[in-house]
Amino acid sequence: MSARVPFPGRPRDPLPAPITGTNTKSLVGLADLAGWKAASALDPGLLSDAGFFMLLPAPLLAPAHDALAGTGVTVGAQDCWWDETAPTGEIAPSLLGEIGCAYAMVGHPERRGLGEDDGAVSAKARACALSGLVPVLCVGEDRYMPAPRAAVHTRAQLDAVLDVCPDDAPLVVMYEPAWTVGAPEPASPDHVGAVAEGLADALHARSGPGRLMYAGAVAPGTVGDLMAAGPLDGVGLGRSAHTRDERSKVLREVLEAWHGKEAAWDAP
Ligand SMILES: O=C[C@H](O)COP(=O)(O)O
Repeated sequence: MSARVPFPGRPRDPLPAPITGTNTKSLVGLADLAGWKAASALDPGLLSDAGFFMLLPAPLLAPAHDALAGTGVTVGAQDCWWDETAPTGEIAPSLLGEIGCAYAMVGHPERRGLGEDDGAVSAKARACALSGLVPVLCVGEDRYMPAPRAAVHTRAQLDAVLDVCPDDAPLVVMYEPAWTVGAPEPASPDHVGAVAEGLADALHARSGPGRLMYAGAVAPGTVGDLMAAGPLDGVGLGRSAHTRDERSKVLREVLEAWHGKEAAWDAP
């Protein structure tokens, strides 16, 4: 694992550590938000301690601020347009900021699968940063490849963004290989660790705060090995976010792993 000073306490660092979140696609509806709020009350402080964000579809973004108030959830968008002249049906980052979004995801594997290339993803990340949103930049190989090749592939995706994003802007990078989304198991810890090292080197060479996450088939029992394998600050949840039991288990595993990392950093 790379030795580095964790970010909490560093001035001007607005990002939580650890950090976790979920991309709900359209699987969470307006009526479900009350259930999320009720469930959060059964685990006081857990969502905020885990730095949990929900990336919601556009129609839910404004109501979610009221519906999720007090839960510790930070709300973000699943996508945005790449500048302020968003064409009909697309959403400008500044509008997302105006309604209280903190994050906007860019480059999700499903959007890359629809034809979004590194140029479009980079422009979206830059537009977010210029509007004060934190980009959640997804990088990852679209099909299985050995870890050394995956590391080169994902590093090129990240470098394309770093070339155009303000160096001091907060940035969250989500390593999410497309072949693990919806799969029975995540990528192996060795694979994730090898890829994460190269991403973390670039992310933490910037002047701005950064966080590195892994997503793809994260479930209870998988987190400790993933977090131990590389310089991850947290994980993204898909299916495992949708029941309180699984969500709580994953978040507790993240907190345990994170506290283990902090203890290692603090050791003489
Ligand atoms: O966007 C998709 C999720 O991040 C990954 O979903 P999953 O954990 O169910 O594989």
